[in-house]
Amino acid sequence: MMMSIRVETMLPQALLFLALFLSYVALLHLAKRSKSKQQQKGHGRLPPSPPGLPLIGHLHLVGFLPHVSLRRLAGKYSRDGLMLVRLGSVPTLVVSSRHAAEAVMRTHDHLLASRPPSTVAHALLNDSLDVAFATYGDHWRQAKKLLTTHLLTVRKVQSYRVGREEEVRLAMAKVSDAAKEGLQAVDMSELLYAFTTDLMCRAVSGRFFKVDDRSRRFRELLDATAALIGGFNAEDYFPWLLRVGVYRRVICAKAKKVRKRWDELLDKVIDAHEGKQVHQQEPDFIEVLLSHQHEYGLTRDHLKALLIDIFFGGTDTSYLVLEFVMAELLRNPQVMSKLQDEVRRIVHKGQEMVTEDDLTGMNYLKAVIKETLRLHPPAPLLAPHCSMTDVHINGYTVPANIPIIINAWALGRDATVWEDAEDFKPERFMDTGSDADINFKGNDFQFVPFGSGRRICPGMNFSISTLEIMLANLVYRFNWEVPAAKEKANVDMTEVFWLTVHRKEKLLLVPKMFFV
Ligand code: HEM
Repeated sequence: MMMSIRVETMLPQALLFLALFLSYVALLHLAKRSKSKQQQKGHGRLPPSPPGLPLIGHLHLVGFLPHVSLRRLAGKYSRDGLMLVRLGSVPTLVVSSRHAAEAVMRTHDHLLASRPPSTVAHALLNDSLDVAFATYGDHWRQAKKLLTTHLLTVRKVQSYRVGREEEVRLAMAKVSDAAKEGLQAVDMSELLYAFTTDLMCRAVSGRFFKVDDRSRRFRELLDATAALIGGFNAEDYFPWLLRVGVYRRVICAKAKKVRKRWDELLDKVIDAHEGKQVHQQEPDFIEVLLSHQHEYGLTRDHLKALLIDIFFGGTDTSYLVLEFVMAELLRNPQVMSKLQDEVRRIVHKGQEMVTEDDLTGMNYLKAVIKETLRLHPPAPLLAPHCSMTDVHINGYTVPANIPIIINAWALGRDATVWEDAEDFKPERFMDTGSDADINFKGNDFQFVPFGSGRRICPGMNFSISTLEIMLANLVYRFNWEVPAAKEKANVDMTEVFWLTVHRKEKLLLVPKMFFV
C-alpha cells in the first residue's frame, strides 16, 4: 500500500524519477502549487508541517524506517498528534497521539475509513474486489461482513483448532529433530514462516494445498505480491505519472503478471472444491465462501481477491510476531524463565505438547504476546486510511481525499502514556500491572496493532489463537540459546521496513530438549 516502502529500492529509484521529471514538471508543479494554495485558503487551518523541498515535499525525511522517522518528525512538528507531510506531491496526515488516533478511528471513523487509490493493488486484486484495499462503500461493507460473520468468528476460529494443533505438532517435530541431532542452530525465521503459511493454507483450503507442492508455490507468490505492493511505487507519490500511458501500462502489466499466477493456483483449488471431490469434517475458508456465494453475489474474481487478502494479511503478520517474541525472550532471560515456569506448571508433566485447553490459565503468556505487539506491531503504520470529505479535528482541517497514516508503533512507545515505554515488560499487562486493563481490541488508542473502528483487522482472533498455541509449545519442550558465536544480549533487533516491519537478520537459535 501507499506507505509500503521497500528500503533497498527506495532511494535509487526515487532519485531516478526525480532526475527524469525535475526538468519538465517544474512548470506543472508551480501551477499546482498556486492551485493548492488557493484550495488551502478554503480549507481553514491545516495541521502543521516540517519544512519541505519543492517537488519531493518531505519524502527525503521519511527514510528507511518510516515509522521511526515519522515519530521523530512528529515529536518536533506535530500538534495534538497531528502533522501534515507531503510525500512527493501527495499531502498525507500523520497521526501520532492517542487522542488524535481516537479522533480518526472512532469519532470521525465514518468519514476517514476509506483507502487511498493504489494502481498496483487495483490491477492485482481485480479492481480492488477484496476487503483490505477496497474503498469505503457497499462492496467493502458486504465483503467485510462476510469475513466477520461467517469466516473469522470466534466459533469458526475455535473450529480450526485441530488443524492448528496439527501444524504446531509438525513444527515441533522439526525442532525436536534439530535438537536431537545437536544442530548448531535452527533458522527460526524459516521455521516460523513455514508454520504460518502452512497453517493458513490448511485453514483456507483444507488438504488441497498439500497437493503438488502448492504450499511452496503459494509462498513464492506471497513474496512476489509483497514485492509488488510493498515496493517503491512512484505513482503513489507522484500520481501524475499515471497520466503517462506507457508508465501506466508497465505498472499494470507487472501486477497482472502476478495476478495471473494467483489465478492459476486459486482457480485449481476452487475448481477442486466446486467439484466436491472431498468432504471435510470442518469446512475450510473456500467451502465457507462458496456456500455464501449466491447470498453475497460473489463472482470467481471476488472469491480470489478475498483469498489473496486473507493469505496476505494472515501470514507475514503472525510469523513476524512469533519471530519478535522469541528474539525478545532471548534478550530478556528472566521473562523467558517466568514464561516457561508458567507453561510447565500448567501442562501435565510429560504431556507431548501443549493443547488449546491448557492455554486458559496462561496469563503471563498472553501478557508476553501483548507486550510484543506493543513494541513490535508488524504493520507499524497500519494500512493507510483515506479521508472522504473535509474533517475538522482539534481546530485543524483534514482535507478530503488525502491518505492518513496512523503510527501505531509510535503510539505503543509513547512515553507520556506508557511507563518504561521502551522496555520489554509483560508484567505491565498482568492483574496488578500498570496497564492491566489495556487491550488491543480497538478501544485503547495507545495500543492498536490491529487498528480500530471500521477497518479493524478481522483476523485478530485467528492470529491470537495461532500465536498462543505456537509460543506455548516453543517454550514448553525446549530451552533456547543463541548460537555460541553470538552474545545473548546481542540478539540483533535491527528492523527493515517493507510491507511490514521485518527483522534485518534471520533469527538463528539453538534448541535444547527440556524433556524427551
Ligand atoms: C498478528 C497478526 C495480524 C496483525 C498484527 C494484523 C494487523 C492488521 C492491520 C494493522 C490492519 C489494518 C487496519 C487498519 O486499516 O486500520 C489489518 C487489516 C486486515 N487484516 Fe489483519 N492482521 C493480522 C492477522 C490477520 C489475519 C490472520 C487475517 C486473515 C485471516 C487478516 C486479515 C486482514 C484483512 C482482510 C484486513 C483488511 C480489513 C479492512 O480493510 O477492513 N489479518 N490487519
